[in-house]
Amino acid sequence: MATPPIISARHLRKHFRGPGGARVEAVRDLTMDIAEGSLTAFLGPNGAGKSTSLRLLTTLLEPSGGTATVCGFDVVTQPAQVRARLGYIGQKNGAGLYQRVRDELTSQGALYGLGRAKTRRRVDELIEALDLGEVADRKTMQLSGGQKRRVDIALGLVPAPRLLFLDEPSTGLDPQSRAHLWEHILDLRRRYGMTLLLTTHYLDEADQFAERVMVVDQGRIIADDTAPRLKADLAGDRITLTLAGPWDGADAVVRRAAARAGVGEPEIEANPTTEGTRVVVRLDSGDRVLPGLITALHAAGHRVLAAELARPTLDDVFLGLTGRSLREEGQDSDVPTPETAGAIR
Ligand SMILES: Nc1ncnc2c1ncn2[C@@H]1O[C@H](COP(=O)(O)OP(=O)(O)OP(=O)(O)O)[C@@H](O)[C@H]1O
Repeated sequence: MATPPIISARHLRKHFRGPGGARVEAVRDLTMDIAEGSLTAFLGPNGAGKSTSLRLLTTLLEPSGGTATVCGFDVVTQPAQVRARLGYIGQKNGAGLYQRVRDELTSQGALYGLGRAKTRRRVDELIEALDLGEVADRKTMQLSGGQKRRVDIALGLVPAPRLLFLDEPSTGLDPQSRAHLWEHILDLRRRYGMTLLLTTHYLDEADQFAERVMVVDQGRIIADDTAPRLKADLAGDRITLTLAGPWDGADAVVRRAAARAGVGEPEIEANPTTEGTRVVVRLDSGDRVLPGLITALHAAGHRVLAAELARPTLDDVFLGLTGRSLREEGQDSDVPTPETAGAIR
């Protein structure tokens, strides 16, 4: 028999009263099943409803409607059972300012009633796993942003939860600390086989690390799949060509080249420029089409000055779904630009 999902939500909703009493639909219809052991990312712009979704599933907020079970328990009627089985690391640094890291972790063990010997073992293990040895006797107020975030994660892991919720674990960290934190998150997952559900607005994180990406916008999940499938199904590749002369009915050449490569119907947009023509072709498997396309264009008398193949990013997926770019919505500037390949000059 298949293992039941560790999280199961049906039509979960949450509204708030916003400024002036206006109704804010933070989560509109959250329906999903999350498999045990998976790593899922909620990706979306600020205010999309990611944190609220996590807070509903962790019983920190009561839903306005719908149902959800976490580890087999109902979030509304059995919140204590749910909480006992999960770790939650919120956006704000939860570590106390004046306690030493080791004491902070030990207090957490006492809070969960682990017992002294078990707490000591667990704290030592987490200090080692999260590379906190050097700062274990320092007060959390003296730590860097990345170190504090690792203490937060250690705190969430003291009770050895089966399921860990991380709300924007790496926001505000510099790229090096982000990379370091991710190494730890992935290592913890390997060690403990935990299920991870996290929110992020870093496109690259969702793309690289999550097995399943749920794109959230305005309180709804608007796409839900692996990153490669989202990109292949919802965005596709883009070939940009610069031609010396006019386009003059070369659409047929492009369509034939795509058909020869066994690729579906391309979308073609040609615009005259001062140099000649700039053509954007949207299609699947552009890498298989591009070489034959250039040969075919030359054979038809067109001079190709430049050709570039861009593979889609999750931003292209979001753009395709909403008409807006995640990057334009106050995203950080360190998200990578679209990966380009096969440029011929
Ligand atoms: N306690 C609250 N009272 C009123 N409105 C709220 C409350 N919490 C969240 N909201 C609103 O609900 C919507 C969703 O917020 P939420 O924090 O879930 O988004 P998010 O996707 O996590 O955003 P961010 O990436 O900025 O954390 C926003 O419009 C937000 O202003």
